[in-house]
Amino acid sequence: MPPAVAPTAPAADEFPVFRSGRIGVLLLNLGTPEATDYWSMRRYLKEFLSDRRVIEIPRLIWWPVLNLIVLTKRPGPKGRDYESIWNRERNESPLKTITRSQSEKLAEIIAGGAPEQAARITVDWAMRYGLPDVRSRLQFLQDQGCDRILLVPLYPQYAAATSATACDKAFEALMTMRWQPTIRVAPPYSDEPVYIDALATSLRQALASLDFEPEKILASFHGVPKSYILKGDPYRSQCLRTHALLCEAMGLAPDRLLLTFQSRFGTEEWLTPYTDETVKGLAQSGVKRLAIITPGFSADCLETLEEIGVENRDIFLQNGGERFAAIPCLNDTPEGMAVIAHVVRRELRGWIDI
Ligand SMILES: C=CC1=C(C)c2cc3[nH]c(cc4nc(cc5[nH]c(cc1n2)c(C)c5CCC(=O)O)C(CCC(=O)O)=C4C)c(C)c3C=C
Ligand SMILES: [Fe+2]
Ligand SMILES: [Fe+2]
Repeated sequence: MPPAVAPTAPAADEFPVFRSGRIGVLLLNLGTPEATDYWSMRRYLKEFLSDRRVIEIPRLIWWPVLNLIVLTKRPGPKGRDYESIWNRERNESPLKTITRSQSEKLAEIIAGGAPEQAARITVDWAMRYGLPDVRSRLQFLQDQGCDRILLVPLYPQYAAATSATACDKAFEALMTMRWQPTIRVAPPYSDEPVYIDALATSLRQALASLDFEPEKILASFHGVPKSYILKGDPYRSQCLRTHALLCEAMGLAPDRLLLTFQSRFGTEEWLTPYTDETVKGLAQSGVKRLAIITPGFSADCLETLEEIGVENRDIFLQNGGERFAAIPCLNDTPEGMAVIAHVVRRELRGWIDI
């Protein structure tokens, strides 16, 4: 035990001994099913799509649609999509594998930079939906003696449907704790120079490794319903900012590096331009070589590996396109880890300098 971690009361009386003096860093990502079979998929989708931050339709209307239509029809095909990207070695989805690795590498970076301070820090990770769940990881951190915890939603752009709901889940757990740890939340980092540099480096490296030069590049962000933005969500403007800064860093015009939104769900209008329609339109208008980067995802997942890497590739090739590349997310690469470590170091300041 490092010296700063001391029991708060002597052990020799009737009162319990609590550990304190440590600092926790909890990386938060979206979540993922435990397996690809119908019931695992259904359980995951039910938790996800019952979240009022994700689906804002009044419950009286949404409940029957979710239970009678979505949860009967969607688990099968989506399970097959997950099956096509599944990490068989670990029997889990790529999002889980990558988030765990980000957490382990962050702990190594902290330990390498300032070993003495690092001895007081515990890094962990949790998923908003599914496992490992936020409540149990917060409890774990507290049991370790963490009385200060930094929550790090791994979303470069803030959306209520992602960042806020991850924090809601943490605060829900804190509501039941007698001794609440002190909490900080890392802000979104859509215009953080380290993040823009990391994207530009990763894009440059990916382009250099291709055996073709894309005529167009899409920066595809996950979409949200347009109405969420009209109600005050800053997500769209943060995506626009990331895109503009990336164009600038790459020296590419916004009609060469285009901004699009993917993963539409349901019948409502979502943010436009839609990725799939843009991909189709470009191919039909004679574009032969296309690359897509997904700057809004900190880790590769169903939406990047399958929706971009398979579905949108097929759309492009079926409509006259010839060469297609899906560029990996920052993931646990040195560039990706530099972003996470930078945000964590900055947000820990005043608690501990690392
Ligand atoms: C239906 C509403 C949804 C909103 C709003 C939404 C916003 C949103 N999502 C992400 C990131 C991810 N979403 C992922 C999967 C996924 N998303 C939705 C629905 C909404 N997302 C569903 C139903 C699913 C599951 C798959 C499916 O059934 O289509 C993932 C991938 C998870 C994985 O395991 O790989 C990510 C990541 C963002 C960033 C966002 C708003 C900004
Ligand atoms: Fe999503
Ligand atoms: Fe999707």
